[in-house]
Amino acid sequence: MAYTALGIMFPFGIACISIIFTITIFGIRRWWAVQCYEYDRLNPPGPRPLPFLGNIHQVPMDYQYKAFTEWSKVFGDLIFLRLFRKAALIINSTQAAQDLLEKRGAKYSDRPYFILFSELIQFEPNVTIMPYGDQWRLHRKWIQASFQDRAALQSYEPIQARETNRLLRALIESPGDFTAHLKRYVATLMMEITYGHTVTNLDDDEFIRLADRAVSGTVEAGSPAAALVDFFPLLKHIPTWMPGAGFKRKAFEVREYVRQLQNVPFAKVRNAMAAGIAKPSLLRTLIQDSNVDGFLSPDDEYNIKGAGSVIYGAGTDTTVTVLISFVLAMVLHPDVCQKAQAELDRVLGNGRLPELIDRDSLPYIDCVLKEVYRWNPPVPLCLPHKLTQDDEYRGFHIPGQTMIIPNIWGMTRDVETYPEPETFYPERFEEMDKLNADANDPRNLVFGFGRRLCPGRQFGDTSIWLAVANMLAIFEFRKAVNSANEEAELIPSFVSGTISHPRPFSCNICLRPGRTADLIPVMDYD
Ligand code: HEM
Repeated sequence: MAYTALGIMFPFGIACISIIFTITIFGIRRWWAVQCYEYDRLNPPGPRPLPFLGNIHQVPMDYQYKAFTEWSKVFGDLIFLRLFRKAALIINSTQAAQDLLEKRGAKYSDRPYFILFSELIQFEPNVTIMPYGDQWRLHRKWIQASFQDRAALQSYEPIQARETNRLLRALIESPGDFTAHLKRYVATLMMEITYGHTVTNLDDDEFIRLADRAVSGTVEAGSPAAALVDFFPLLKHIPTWMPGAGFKRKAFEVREYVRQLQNVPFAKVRNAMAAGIAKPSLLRTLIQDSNVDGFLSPDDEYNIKGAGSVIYGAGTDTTVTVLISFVLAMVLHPDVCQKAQAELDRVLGNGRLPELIDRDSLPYIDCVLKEVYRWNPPVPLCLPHKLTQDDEYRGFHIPGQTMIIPNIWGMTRDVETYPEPETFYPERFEEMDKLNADANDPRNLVFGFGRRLCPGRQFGDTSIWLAVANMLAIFEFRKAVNSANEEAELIPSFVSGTISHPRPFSCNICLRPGRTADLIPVMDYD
């Protein structure tokens, strides 16, 4: 009896399972076909996605901006992707970036939410990743008051002049350490303006140690494996002791570094204020302005600490990258360097060093700088924006919540605007009429777009110009030589990542004939 029942139930069970399995497979296939159909029909074009993975397997780990630029030859300037289930739109042209991110800024100014940074590392409050809203407006207002207000910018000129002076002396003393000197130049500008803190030596400066540890820790914690948590949020609950939870342990370690970066400089500024010795700084102003009857609310304290901790990370690496790219370009293109020096000599004679007021009289140096920005855009894929609601553009449907990735590198390679884009050729800007030169100034691209446009752009640009013009005034940049006194070959290359650092290289920075350290005014550094 029991055998008979089993004999009937077993095939019946198998049949049921097979039917359910077939229906499920059929359902998934049909669902996917509908998704693909919708995908093909409405969204901008892009490589065909796979079920579940979407296009993730097609996106290379390194130099993604180069792949997106290649893809644009097939799909055009808008490329729609699915990264697992998340939608992403790559923008490859300046026109589309302006149309969407600038003209429709109200919809395109949010940031994607990153569990890794916001929940695990807790690098918050952080204006660079903050959602578009009131808290972001408050932080922008604070940073803009410090970095865009004309009076504030002018008040930094003595600091910029002092640090340029110190940079030149350091380069004469130990030219082989040019990377460290350029970093110290920028780092001290950021620390001085944010906290009123002067950096004399990179290696033993507490503020720099705290900031570098937090910033580089955050970059390291953002490995591709760790980024999976943003696609599969359940991973954030994995216990830290489990194999595969290394990303979470690292994130917790970096969280502590971020806390210290937020707390230690804040406490020092507050103590200096109490002692009446605090130098003018962003933090001093914010603490003073938010102080009501000697009391700072926990909310204000939280926001002020966050605002301070972001500036160094956002402003240092980006600015240093441009300066190192400039040195690399000068070593590779001595003709450009000589032409810029001839302009300096013609305009200033050889009796004094350039100052910011000389900028308009030195148009070729501006062309050189524009070409440096274009040749190696420091943030090649910008920072991602997010679209808050569905949108239509050129007849395509772009779903709300799509991550928007402006391919700045690709835009600087547009052959219509910049023929032979890989050639370093500052004259391309001289050859444009004024209207085109202004419209195609790479500074319209490399600092991002719309309401999220970099608030430090003027300060970064003037700091770079000052260092560049002064270095050109007194130094020659040559290829390093080997023991047989032959120039070593130098092939420019850049590290793949959020910031496109030139790979380390050696070069020979020496005083120009007829220039001596006497040209550099004696200054009090305190
Ligand atoms: C050459 C130097 C610099 C470059 C190339 C650069 C580039 C960028 C880019 C591409 C963005 C993203 C814009 C977007 O999402 O559309 C950005 C954002 C930002 N930058 Fe810069 N930056 C530079 C210097 C600075 C400096 C000196 C500061 C210091 C204040 C700074 C502070 C910021 C901040 C706070 C944001 C986030 C803005 C937001 O999300 O609303 N940057 N920058």
